[in-house]
Amino acid sequence: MTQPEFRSGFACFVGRPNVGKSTLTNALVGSKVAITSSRPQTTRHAIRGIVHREDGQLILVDTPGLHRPRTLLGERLNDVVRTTWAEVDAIGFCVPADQTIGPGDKFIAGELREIAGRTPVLGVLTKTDLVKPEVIAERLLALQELAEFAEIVPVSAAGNVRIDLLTDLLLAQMPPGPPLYPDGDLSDEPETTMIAEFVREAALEGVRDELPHSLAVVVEEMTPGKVLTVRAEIFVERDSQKSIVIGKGGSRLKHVGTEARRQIEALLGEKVHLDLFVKVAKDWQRDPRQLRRLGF
Ligand SMILES: Nc1nc2c(ncn2[C@@H]2O[C@H](COP(=O)(O)OP(=O)(O)OP(=O)(O)O)[C@@H](O)[C@H]2O)c(=O)[nH]1
Repeated sequence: MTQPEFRSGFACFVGRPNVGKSTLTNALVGSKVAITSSRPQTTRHAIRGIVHREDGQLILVDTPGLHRPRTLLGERLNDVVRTTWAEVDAIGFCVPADQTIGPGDKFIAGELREIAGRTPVLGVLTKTDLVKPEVIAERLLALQELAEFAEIVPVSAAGNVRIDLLTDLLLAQMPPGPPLYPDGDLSDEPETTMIAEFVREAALEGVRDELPHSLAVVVEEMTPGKVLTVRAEIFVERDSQKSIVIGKGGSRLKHVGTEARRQIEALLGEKVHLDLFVKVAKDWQRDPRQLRRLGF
């Protein structure tokens, strides 16, 4: 028997905010690399998760949600999405099983149609654990109507249902070739970017009345010592947002620090002292200089 040819390449998941793209990436990779949150549009960096298998390597690029741009940051995010689409070998278009297909899905499907000739698109029905089998069947039919998909697959990241099948189907679309990354790499994001994302995720948790886009985090310094000291700055746009992040008597910021530190320690495998500072950078989303400084 001949060995199946080794395949390697890039794939990304696209879909409306909150449809479960980050969770799916984590499920495929089997480790927490992308940032999940119950709030929409929290994934800003193209964080890659890498699936290593005997028969191939799949590099997952996690894109931010495509949306109608209202600010300069919004436009840049959409550019990032389109650039990513042009660079991958396959795209997983995600729609959630617990919702009917809506205008948002149709908008993205329309955008995808333009590249569908060159890049295969898989239809992925997510969160199937939330609905009955007959609803899954109904949604699959509706999804089929939406575009020309190379494959359609219903999955549940939460229930680990058909995650392996999805990996198989994505791998099948990859070109034959050797591994692109050394074995064991989960993400090629620099550690500081992941640390900044952990802080950002913790700082966003439970903040109801503010947009996630108003918050950015920069890791200023990492000083080795008896324990590693990490100094990070949380940027907000207005004084009112600063008080929200800090909380009464600093209580909220303290909680944010504890949460983020736990994740950073898990990532680095060592004890960490985390110093957080909250700063106001007025209207940073609209200012190209500030955007560059904050890593956009
Ligand atoms: N029940 C269930 N919930 C899920 C599943 N996958 C994701 N979720 C939940 O759906 C919400 C959104 O998931 P994310 O993975 O952050 O969604 P996303 O599409 O990456 O969102 P953005 O980064 O905002 O574009 C989170 O609260 C997840 O816990 C699933 O398979 N089953």
